[in-house]
Amino acid sequence: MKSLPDLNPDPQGINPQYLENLATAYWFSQVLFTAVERDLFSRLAPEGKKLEELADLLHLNREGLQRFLHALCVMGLICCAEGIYFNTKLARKYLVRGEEDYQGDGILWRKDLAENWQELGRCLEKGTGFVFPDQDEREEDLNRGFHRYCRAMDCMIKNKAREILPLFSQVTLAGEILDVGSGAGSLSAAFLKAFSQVKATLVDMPQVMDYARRLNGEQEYGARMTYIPANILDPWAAEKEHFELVILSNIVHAYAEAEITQLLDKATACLAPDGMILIHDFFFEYDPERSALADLNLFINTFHGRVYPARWLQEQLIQRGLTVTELLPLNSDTALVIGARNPQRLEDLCLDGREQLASKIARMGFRRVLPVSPEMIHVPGWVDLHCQFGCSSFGKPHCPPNSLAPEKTREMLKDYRHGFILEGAPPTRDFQHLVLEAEHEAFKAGYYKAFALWAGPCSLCTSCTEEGRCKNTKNARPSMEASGIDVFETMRRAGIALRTLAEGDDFVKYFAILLLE
Ligand SMILES: C[S@@+](CC[C@H](N)C(=O)[O-])C[C@H]1O[C@@H](n2cnc3c(N)ncnc32)[C@H](O)[C@@H]1O
Repeated sequence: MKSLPDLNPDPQGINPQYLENLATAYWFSQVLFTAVERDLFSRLAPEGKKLEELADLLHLNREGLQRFLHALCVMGLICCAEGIYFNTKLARKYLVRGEEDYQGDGILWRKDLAENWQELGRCLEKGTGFVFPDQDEREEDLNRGFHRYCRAMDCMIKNKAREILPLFSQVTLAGEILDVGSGAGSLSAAFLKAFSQVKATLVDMPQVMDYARRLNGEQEYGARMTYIPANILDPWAAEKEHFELVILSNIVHAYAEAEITQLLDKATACLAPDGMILIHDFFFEYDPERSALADLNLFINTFHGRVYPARWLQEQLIQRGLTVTELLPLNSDTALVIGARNPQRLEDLCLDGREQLASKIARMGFRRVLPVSPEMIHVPGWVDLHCQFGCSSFGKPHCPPNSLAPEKTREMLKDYRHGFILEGAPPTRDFQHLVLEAEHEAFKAGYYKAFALWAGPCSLCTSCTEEGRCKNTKNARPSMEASGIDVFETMRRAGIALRTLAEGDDFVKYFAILLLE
């Protein structure tokens, strides 16, 4: 599958192209919205279509359609062979109506919200979003709107459920689930399919519950679902101290702090002594760009909704007597926090230790923590030449020839299978201290081979010893460049675009590699 170009091709740079890309990002959405709205991908399934056939089917102008199809080709959604247009694998799986993983409803929901985004300036003036459903809307239209909303939510959560369920693969669940603000209930449905003894109670607005009943009623697991049509901000009809799993998925972001704290009181009161609470949402600590924009989306489109820091939520659960996991990022843009009264319950969760460590290290103050495979670290033959010829630090205690020779670096990398790239900012010394803390954290988490290589010459001490021997060998670490690593190429392989600095005052980012195991 092709991927779209990074919006910022040059994250280090002061670059008008980045601004142009931001200004035209809606081009991409608009192409996708139009193709989904016209159901183009369903028309191309299964065997593809010629331009003329497609133009007739969709009642579109041929020349315009040809240009539109060309855009869809470069976006990696369709391809063309011998005059026939086909869906790519991505489009076949997610954009053909009727397919199990169809995402079209979710995409069209985004399109509906895009109209409200036009009002961002006015929302900022007022300090609140104000684009809300028309109070005079007819019941029938309101219901239709609700169903569209339910289908859209459902599209998205079905994929998330696939990422969430594996965490529970070693957990024994046999009790009841309470799904608060459940939507159509697809996350609960995934649990019911995986755990044949489990029952679920869904709580949501009456119209949503009607939809959920119809959707789940005929399914094998449907008989194990109970529905409570209610306003979740009012007192709950759900039994106290009863539920083995309470789910709050994409609901925390819908309300203000005061409402959330009340919801958490009620949710935790429903937990059985051995129960767990699962909170799934956007969090600022994970995927900062998506979270910041999701937060703005909530500002525009809800009364009081917002994205919360995971730390705040974890503290709320701890205050209610629960033990909590680290933030557990999914592979997509959201993450989980799971809490339990009995800490042993959390031990059965299949948590990836490295992901947990990454989020802990990110919270120390790094801008980004990315997994890197040591095989991607490029150690060519030329890098140390740049130290020997052209650098005033040559000969210092932790620079060539007193640092790791490229051969030693290559040999050492063979002993590791996993690592992180740490991205931070100057000043150098602070960054290097932070890298040392990260290495220490990794060691404490059981990665006894943890070893960091940082950016630039060692800057821990105010000046290096005169005799040319380091007095701070406990803390000094080699720099990537001094060890023969081609930092530009290594970062490129990890998906980070770097460029050389054109001006002395250019914005600088620092990188380090933390090898783990
Ligand atoms: C963003 S959706 C999330 C649905 C589902 N949990 C998921 O993760 O896909 C939020 C759900 O909460 C429900 N909801 C929000 N506020 C509510 C309230 N005060 N009472 C009942 N349901 C509410 C909405 O109807 C909607 O179904």
